[in-house]
Amino acid sequence: MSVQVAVIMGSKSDWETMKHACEVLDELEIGYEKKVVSAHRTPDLMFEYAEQAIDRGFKVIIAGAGGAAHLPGMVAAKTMLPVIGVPVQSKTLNGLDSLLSIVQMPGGIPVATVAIGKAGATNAGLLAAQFIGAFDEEVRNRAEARRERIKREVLESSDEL
Ligand SMILES: Nc1c(C(=O)O)ncn1[C@@H]1O[C@H](COP(=O)(O)O)[C@@H](O)[C@H]1O
Repeated sequence: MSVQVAVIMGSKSDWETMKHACEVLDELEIGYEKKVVSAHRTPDLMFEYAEQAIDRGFKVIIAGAGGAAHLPGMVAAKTMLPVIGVPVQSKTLNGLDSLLSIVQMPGGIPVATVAIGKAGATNAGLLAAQFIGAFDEEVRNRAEARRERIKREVLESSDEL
């Protein structure tokens, strides 16, 4: 399976959130690499990683960070790949800081920002699958089947009331 998605995060402590993006990629059989990369703590690595991402064959980058969450925006500034930003829930401000740091990009350098925390990470995995699915029918079909499964579960949930 070729590695198509880079899942990066500012700290190992973000893994509890970011693993939900990886679970979706596993489920949809999309190859990915996961790595801790920090704009603040490892700035040279971050630049190098973003600069080499296209040549390494990635199609999408999912970047999660909390607090002063500069990683997604800085990576987006250094690559033409689409970047999906996941705001990790911070302890002090519940992730509002992360969300605003990621979503309020200046015009010209977009980051596709999802919701705070686990649900956002899951959606980041799905959004990455949909980007790839635009050019890969098998991935698109698997993503569609997942959506159908969720629809069935919701419809059946009425029976449990
Ligand atoms: N926001 C960033 C960046 C960055 O944006 O590059 N690097 C680390 N961090 C964040 O600091 C928080 C606390 O990190 P520690 O748990 O390691 O102290 C994490 O949520 C991480 O994403």
